Amino acid sequence: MRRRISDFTKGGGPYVWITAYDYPTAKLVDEAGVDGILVGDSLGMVVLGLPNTLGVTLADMVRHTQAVARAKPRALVVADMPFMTYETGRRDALKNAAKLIKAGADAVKLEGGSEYAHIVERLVKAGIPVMGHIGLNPQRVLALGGYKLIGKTEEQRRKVLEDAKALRDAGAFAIVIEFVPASLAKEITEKIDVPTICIGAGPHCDGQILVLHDVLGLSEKPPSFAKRYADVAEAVRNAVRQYVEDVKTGKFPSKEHYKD
Ligand SMILES: Nc1nc(=O)c2c([nH]1)NC[C@@H]1CN(c3ccc(C(=O)N[C@@H](CCC(=O)O)C(=O)O)cc3)CN21
Ligand SMILES: CC(C)C(=O)C(=O)O
Ligand SMILES: [Mg+2]
Repeated sequence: MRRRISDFTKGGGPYVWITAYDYPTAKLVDEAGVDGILVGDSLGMVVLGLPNTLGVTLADMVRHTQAVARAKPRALVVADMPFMTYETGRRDALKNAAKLIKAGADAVKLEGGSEYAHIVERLVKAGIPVMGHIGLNPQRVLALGGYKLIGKTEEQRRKVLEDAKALRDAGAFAIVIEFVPASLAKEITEKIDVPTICIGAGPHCDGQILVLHDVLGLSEKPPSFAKRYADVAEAVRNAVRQYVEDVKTGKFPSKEHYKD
């Protein structure tokens, strides 16, 4: 049975989320049993080689969301709204979120808390499920001066908790909490009746999410909070090295690989 928004309930976790950006990896992560697949704008960095996520376009997100949706995963598919596709107002947000839904996403995710709660509320009213994203917001990297832990000061902690409340009131079905102290993620998870999906925010959450390329060992510089479960980079190098050697030495193609 395909996952639905209503399957993500408070206390029903822990939910396991991972990113995927294309058809084959969406199939693989789904077969492995994840609950949710995020077509993240991190694709700009781990797939397109951009320096940050700011250059990701709505067309990029539509293309990759279509590819993931074609895998027909049982996991829920959420697509990130790229930088400046929702900040400009409710109309733009509606129009752009609709494109991601038409591309096959079950829901959209957008970065930001209380300042964009009115956008979340409008999308939810229009029937578009929304996942929130608070704590570290990578689309704010220029203003933040780097991907730094959020919530070191009492004022920052209060703001992140306020953001979570605003998103809950706006109707978000789940909230990603990124790179905050575990104690803060725990406090939000206990106080807010919406499932929290954490990345770099400790174990006291309703779920976890990681970037696929960090899990597979395909990222150039993974965050310290990611865990590598395989060295696919080395597997690729070894396989292609072998292919190069086989062609150079006349071992490939051998007769099972061609017709006379
Ligand atoms: N490969 C990858 N994994 C991610 O989790 C990820 C992306 N890319 N791109 C989009 C955002 C950016 N994220 C990031 C990226 C880097 C750090 C990082 O290097 N943090 C340092 C601390 C930096 C500091 O305090 O100045 C760390 O040690 O984790 C954190 C989050 C999370 N997201
Ligand atoms: C890191 C996750 C939460 C994300 O937003 C992304 O992959 O773009
Ligand atoms: Mg993102």
